[in-house]
Amino acid sequence: MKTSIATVSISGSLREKLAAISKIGFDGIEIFEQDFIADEGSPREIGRMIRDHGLEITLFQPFRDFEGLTGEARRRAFDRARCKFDTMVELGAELLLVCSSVHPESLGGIDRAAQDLAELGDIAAERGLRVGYEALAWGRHVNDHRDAWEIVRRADHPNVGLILDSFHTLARKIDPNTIRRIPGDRIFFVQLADAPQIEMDLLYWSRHFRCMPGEGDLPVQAFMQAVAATGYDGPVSLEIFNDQFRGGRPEGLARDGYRSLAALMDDVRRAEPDIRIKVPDMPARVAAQGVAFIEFATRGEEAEALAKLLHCMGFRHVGDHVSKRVALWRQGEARVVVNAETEGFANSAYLVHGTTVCDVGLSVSSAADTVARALALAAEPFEQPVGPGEMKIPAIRSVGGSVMHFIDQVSGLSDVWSVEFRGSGEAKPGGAGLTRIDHVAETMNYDEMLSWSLFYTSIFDMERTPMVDVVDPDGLVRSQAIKSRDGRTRITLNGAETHRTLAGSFLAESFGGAVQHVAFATDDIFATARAMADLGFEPLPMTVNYYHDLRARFGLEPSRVEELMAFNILYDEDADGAFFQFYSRPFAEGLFFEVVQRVGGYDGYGAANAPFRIAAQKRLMRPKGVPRK
Ligand SMILES: O=C(O)c1ccc(O)c(O)c1
Ligand SMILES: [Mg+2]
Repeated sequence: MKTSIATVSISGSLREKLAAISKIGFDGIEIFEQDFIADEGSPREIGRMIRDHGLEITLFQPFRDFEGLTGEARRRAFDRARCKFDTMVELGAELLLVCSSVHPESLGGIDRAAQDLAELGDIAAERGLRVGYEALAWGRHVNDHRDAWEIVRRADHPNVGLILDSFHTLARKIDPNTIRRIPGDRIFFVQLADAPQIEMDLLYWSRHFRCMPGEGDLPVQAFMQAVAATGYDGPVSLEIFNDQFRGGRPEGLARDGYRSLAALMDDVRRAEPDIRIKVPDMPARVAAQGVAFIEFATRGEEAEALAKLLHCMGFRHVGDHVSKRVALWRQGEARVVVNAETEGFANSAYLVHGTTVCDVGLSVSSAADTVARALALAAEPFEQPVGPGEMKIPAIRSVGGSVMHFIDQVSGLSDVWSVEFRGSGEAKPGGAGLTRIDHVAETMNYDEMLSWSLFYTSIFDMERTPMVDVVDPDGLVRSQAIKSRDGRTRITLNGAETHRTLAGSFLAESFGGAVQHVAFATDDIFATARAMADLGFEPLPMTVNYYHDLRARFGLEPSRVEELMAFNILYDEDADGAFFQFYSRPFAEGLFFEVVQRVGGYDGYGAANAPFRIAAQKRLMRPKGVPRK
């Protein structure tokens, strides 16, 4: 498989783009004319610089408004093409993308366009070059790959072929399976892009909202399966125009691009085993079976406050690490590890973020497969020296530089609690009825959300649920849930756009993305709330207005509303079931805990309650400027 990416897809100068693209391991680039023109090097120097990065120029683009012209305009178009061909020879680029014309004077007619392309093919052939024709979704006469293919077929020239771009086909809802009847050797190049499903002008959608395959809503996999089924064996190239990406970090974008392409082609290979494209082997997406533990890095007064809070929530301190200052707290299957080490990873996480969730443990079917797949998808490995009595648990880097460990049964990793910890490690009776971790909520900058949702959905067998807007009194926070199909593993990503929101101030105070809250499940929220109250737990207080509204919204019995209000329990329901939740007060830099009960098939997170919860939290937060103790 030859992997490629258009230089437009990455931010930075051409040189920064090349460094990032080559470092992550792409084979080639589509050089976008603008990037090339803006660089101070000569075409020859730029070509050499690209090859010195170990990259091939897979395509030179775009050449616009070529076909369908007459008279002087047609002559000018051919002259322009000759100039570009000369540049391509200097650069060492062999294939030119001609996109369908939007020229107001261009005439329609398949044969006219075919004739133009055949003549262009002759000129290209003299220089050893080739031309690929692409239908822009907004082309004046040609806006459908089926018409572009008919033009290429009639041009009947060995140096003229078809260029397919998933965006143009899928944005117009053209059935990608129509590609299956095109001979693979007549397809010269394939560009891939996804996009969120938003109704808008095609050109605007394409130039501003494209995203990496798997980050959007278009059936890019079905498109690529159809391409692969033709026998096509050429470059698979990302062409992403995206406003957010233009301001992103080149390395991060290159990594996400590579991850998206590798995951897509792995899916394609599994669905179409007979394809000619050779796709590297990697383990299949791994089943996530729940959050095995969360680990806090903390110390001092914040560590004491956390221990007190865990105690009031019914957790019991059930073990201590054999060689480190690490305590294990447990209730039901929910495990919280509290790490007060002054060396190693947890220590550095604490020094950067203050009290923070430095590590999330996921239960998976196979930890080795998880890491193998993650590394094949360009995830960052994590290792730290294994101390005396410790097990080597596979891990990778996750959100905000935190760590994600993988625990499985097949390799005995789930024995870690009895191997590494002194004490029974067993859940003790007399807790507050918490059974397991329902979800982990990660807060990040809004422009990191696509990247982290791709991280989860490409490595694990997890799916995204639609983005919801959460209204904070000081701005909007967008929330996207990622969950395993069985709902046992749930991670919510919360993207803040301003620092004045609760999520945004958490980001600023903790210096970057991290877990902001952890939700524990109970089967009886009233019994849990009562047991916690007996242990001294102080819930986040909700307003009386909230409960009046609840009664109106859902027509609840007054006695039910009284009961909810007594324990500061929030309520939501939908067609599938009901949802109860209450919150702890914020601790450290805006971290908090949540307790939830899902009834029936309720699958959400109480988004309708979020504005009231956030307002209540903000009332309790430490005033700005008061230093951490
Ligand atoms: O937006 C455009 O003009 C444009 C140019 C070249 C392409 O390959 C493309 O898909 C879009
Ligand atoms: Mg394109």
